[in-house]
Amino acid sequence: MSMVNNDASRSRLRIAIQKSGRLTDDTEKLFKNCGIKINESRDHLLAHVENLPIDILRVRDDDIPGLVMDHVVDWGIVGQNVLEETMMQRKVDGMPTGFREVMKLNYGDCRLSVAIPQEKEWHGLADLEGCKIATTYPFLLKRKLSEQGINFKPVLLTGSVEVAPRAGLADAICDLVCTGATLQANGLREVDTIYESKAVLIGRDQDLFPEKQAIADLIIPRLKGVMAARESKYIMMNAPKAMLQQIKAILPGAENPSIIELEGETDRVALHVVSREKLFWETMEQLKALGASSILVVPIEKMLD
Ligand SMILES: Nc1ncnc2c1ncn2[C@@H]1O[C@H](COP(=O)(O)OP(=O)(O)OP(=O)(O)O)[C@@H](O)[C@H]1O
Ligand SMILES: O=P(O)(O)OC[C@H]1O[C@H](OP(=O)(O)OP(=O)(O)O)[C@H](O)[C@@H]1O
Ligand SMILES: [Mg+2]
Repeated sequence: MSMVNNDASRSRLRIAIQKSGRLTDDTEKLFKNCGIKINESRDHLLAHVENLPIDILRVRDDDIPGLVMDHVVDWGIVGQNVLEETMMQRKVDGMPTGFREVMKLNYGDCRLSVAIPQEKEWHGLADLEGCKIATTYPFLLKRKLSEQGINFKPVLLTGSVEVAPRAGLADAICDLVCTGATLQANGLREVDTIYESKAVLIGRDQDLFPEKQAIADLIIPRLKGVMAARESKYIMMNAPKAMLQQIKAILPGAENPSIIELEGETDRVALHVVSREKLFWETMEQLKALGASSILVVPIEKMLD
């Protein structure tokens, strides 16, 4: 399927995002920080970005890989788990599976794991031989278990997979886990992880029209800048000059700190540094022990290297 060739399809970058779910808030926040203003509410399934030639299509996450692979949209944001599963399904169905990975995103982290009832014994994946396993991801599960020569019977559920063992539908499940709270609430325990996933920005496997490429070229550095900023902190402190080497040695990312004179002080300076790593309380306490004072750790909103 290809999009009707009208002006908008040539000049406005069309991006599919999850309408409502685990990826939605982070995606909308990322776009907002990139200066992509989506004013319409989530009820607008096709939202025009006011300040940039971008259209946002709000859909079920399962549909996003197909929309990109069928060239209905230019970009899509989806979990790698859904992307891989859909790709395997589409290969079986003889449908196109081409796409380009534009960039990995720093949210939507989760893992696809096998879980069994708390009280059941577990010796390894071989225990699953001949079992009924409830899952939304039969292809990913089959890929993993086939590698080990294990046969199983998939029970397909698109949600509430965790209820399957108690409902007598399956012996085990294979579902997404983040904190493990859902498993625990349903009397299950995680016994093996078969796939680790993050959100990813994918694009169609064709060159974009030049107008759209220009928008992509503008947005990509912004996306990278916002993600880099999210991981980074601006650290400021006053410190004794005599201790600067020791302070730099324990400060994450302190290769080139700015050292600023403090008015009226001869043996103390201000030190400012951007750190791409976390600054733990323990390090702050060590800095204080080395004579640092007024230690401030400030979030960074945007970064452009
Ligand atoms: N607990 C979680 N924490 C973080 N990311 C998660 C979590 N669960 C799922 N994800 C990621 O977010 C994606 C969307 O999850 P969600 O549960 O919203 O999907 P869904 O119920 O299939 O939504 P939809 O209605 O769009 O089909 C998953 O495919 C996965 O990549
Ligand atoms: O390990 P946890 O932190 O508990 O997260 C895992 C749960 O999150 C996801 O479902 P979600 O809550 O998004 O609901 P859904 O089943 O409607 O997709 C996933 O399918 C698990 O059920
Ligand atoms: Mg879904």
